Amino acid sequence: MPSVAHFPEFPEDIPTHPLLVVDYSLLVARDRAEIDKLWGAARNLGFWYLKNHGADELAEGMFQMAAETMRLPMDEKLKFEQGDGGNSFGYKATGANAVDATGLPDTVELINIAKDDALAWPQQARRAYPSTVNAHMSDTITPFVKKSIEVNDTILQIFNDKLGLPPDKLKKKHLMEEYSGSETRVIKNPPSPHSPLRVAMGAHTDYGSLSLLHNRLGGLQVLVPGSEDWQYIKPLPGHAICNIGDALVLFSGGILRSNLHRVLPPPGAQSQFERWSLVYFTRPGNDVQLRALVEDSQVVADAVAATPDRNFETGCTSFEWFTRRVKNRRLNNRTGPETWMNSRGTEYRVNPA
Ligand SMILES: O=C(O)CCC(=O)C(=O)O
Ligand SMILES: [Fe+2]
Repeated sequence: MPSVAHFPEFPEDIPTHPLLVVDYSLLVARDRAEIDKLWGAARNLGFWYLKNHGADELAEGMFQMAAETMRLPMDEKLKFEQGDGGNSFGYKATGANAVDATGLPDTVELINIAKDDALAWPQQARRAYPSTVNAHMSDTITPFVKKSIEVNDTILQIFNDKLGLPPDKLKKKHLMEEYSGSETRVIKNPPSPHSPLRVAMGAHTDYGSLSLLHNRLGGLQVLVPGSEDWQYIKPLPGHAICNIGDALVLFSGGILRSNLHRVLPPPGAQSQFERWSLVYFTRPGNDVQLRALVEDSQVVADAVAATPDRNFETGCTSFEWFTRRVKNRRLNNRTGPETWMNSRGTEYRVNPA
C-alpha cells in the first residue's frame, strides 16, 4: 500500500460534513471543556475526530498486515471466511454482503480479528486466522487492540459519568476478559474510477458501543441528521474518526446518537487508488442485555420517560443483536427485502418514529 504522502488530496470542490476535533490527551487529563466538546459531538451527530490518540504507528502496521493478508490466494482466504451463521470474525469476500434492500452486493473485502483472539494469543479463543494474521499478532494486532481498548475505555468512562451512572457501570458491560463481538477490521475497496457512485458498504449504524476508525482516503459518508443528504467525512492525517454504535444508544436511553453511515469509492483523483480503512469496534460482552439503564441512572430514566415513542427494550443480548445483524447482511441468507430490514439497528427497529 502506498504511504499516505502518495495519495492525491481529497477534492476541494466536494462538500464535506464538518466534525468536531476532540483531543484525546485532554480527555485523559479530564479537561472540562474537552469533555463537554466530546459530549456535544456524541449527542448531536455521534461522530467526531480524535487526535493525539497515539495509535497511528500501530495503525500503519495493521494496514501492512492486511495488505499481506489480501495478497494471499483466494482459496487460502476462503478457508477463513465468516460463514453464513452470523459470525463476524474472519475473512469476508467481496460481494458476500448486501448494500441495500434490493440485494446489491458490496464491493469490499475485509478481515475481522476478534479482540478475544488478539488478547488470548498464542492461544486460540474464538477462531483461526490466515498465516499473515498469526505472524503479526504479537508485534502489531495485539498491541493495536490493547491501545484501541484503552482509548475507547477512556471515552466510555467519561460517558458513564456524564450519564450519571454508578462508577464503572459501562466498563462492566465491556469487560476485557469477557467474550464479546469486539473486533478489529481492515477493509479494502478496489480502485473505482468508473463507478464513483457504486456503494461499497451499505448504510448502517454500528452494532456495538464505540468505533475507532482510521481512514486515509475519502469515501465515508454520513446521513446528515434532519436531511436526506449523504455527505463525505474528510479524512485528516493523524486524526481517527470516532463514532457511537447502537449499544450506547440503548444503554443511554437515546441520549447518545448512532448515525447512519456508508462507504462510497473515494471521490475525484483518489478513485484511482485502493481504499484501505481500519476500525476497532468496542462491543458489550456477549451476555449483556441491550436496554436502557433506567434503574442505574435518573438521567437515563428521565430520557426514556421523555421519549415514549421510542423503545429501548430490545429483549436480546448483545450476542443475539450482533448475530442477527451480521447474518442478515449476508447475501447467502437473502430471501427478499425483509432480510435487509432484519439487518438494521436502532435507527429503524427500535425507534419506530
Ligand atoms: O471504511 C470506512 O470508512 C467505514 C467502515 C464502517 O463503517 C464499518 O466497517 O462499520
Ligand atoms: Fe460502520
